[in-house]
Amino acid sequence: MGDTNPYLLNFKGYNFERSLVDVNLLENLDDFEVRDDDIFIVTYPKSGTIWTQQILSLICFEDHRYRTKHVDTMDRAPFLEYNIRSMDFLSRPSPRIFTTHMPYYLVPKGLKKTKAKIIYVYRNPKDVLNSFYHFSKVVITLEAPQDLENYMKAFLDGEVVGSVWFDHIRGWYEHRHDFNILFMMYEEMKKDLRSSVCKISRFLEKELNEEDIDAVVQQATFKNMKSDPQANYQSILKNEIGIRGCDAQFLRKGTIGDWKNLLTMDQSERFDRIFQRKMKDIPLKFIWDINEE
Ligand SMILES: Nc1ncnc2c1ncn2[C@@H]1O[C@H](COP(=O)(O)OS(=O)(=O)O)[C@@H](OP(=O)(O)O)[C@H]1O
Repeated sequence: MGDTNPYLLNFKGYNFERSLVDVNLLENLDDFEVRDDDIFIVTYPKSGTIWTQQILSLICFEDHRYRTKHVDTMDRAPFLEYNIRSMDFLSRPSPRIFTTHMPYYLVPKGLKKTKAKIIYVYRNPKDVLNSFYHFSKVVITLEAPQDLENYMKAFLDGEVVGSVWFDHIRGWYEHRHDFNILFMMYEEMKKDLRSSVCKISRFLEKELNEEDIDAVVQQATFKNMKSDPQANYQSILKNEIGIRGCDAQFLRKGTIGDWKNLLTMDQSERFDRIFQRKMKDIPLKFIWDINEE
């Protein structure tokens, strides 16, 4: 691909969103100081990132949970590599939440030496592809897909932000013992949000009572996030990132199996063959359909 792609910036073999990435930060990541009580959300794009940002903000900050202080979710859990609001990370009070799409080998080295916690959220890759395809059509910082066939090829070849989905999840899974990491599945969060919230808060060692859990769950549902300007990033998308057309949204459908409305039978079967080959030795569970257990 060379380094001439106007949308992708390749740094050490991984594709970042060129117009938003903080290259200075990338070059100094090894020295980035990680604190023991930092929390990192790690995802491949379109896997439930802003959802997890909202869940963690609600769990960790009482004033977010009970809405006594207005802070955008994005500022509670800012992206490390896409620091679009030029936040001073060093002066942020603990506990800091960071969000990243980076592969295991690019995150700050300090993440291995500290007790900092990582929550890795993964989603079935056909729904990731579907979500990414729709999002790429409407966001100006991403290359608009010509058609689905071309986009599926680009996705499978890793010529998208985040590079190859299979490499991202494999890398994090195979190196899981180097980190203090919890794997969460988007589909399980969708099917049982309450249990997922409890699982995350236990991992974070944050004691929540029943009323707190209710408040977290209620404000992390798709419906409520979609209508909550603090959580839906609608204004960020429109005013700080930039959109094509008027139907751009982070919270599009938020369901399981919407890929069936996009992929043809042939495309789906091709995808399955690649998935089976590339994931055969990764024992993570995947859910492809809303009715599947
Ligand atoms: N609360 C809640 N419940 C269920 N699903 C949710 C929720 N919040 C976000 N989403 C869905 O997550 C998809 C966006 O993924 P990301 O947030 O990872 O996108 S990004 O990488 O940060 O651009 C995108 O998926 P699609 O609707 O399939 O496009 C969002 O709708």
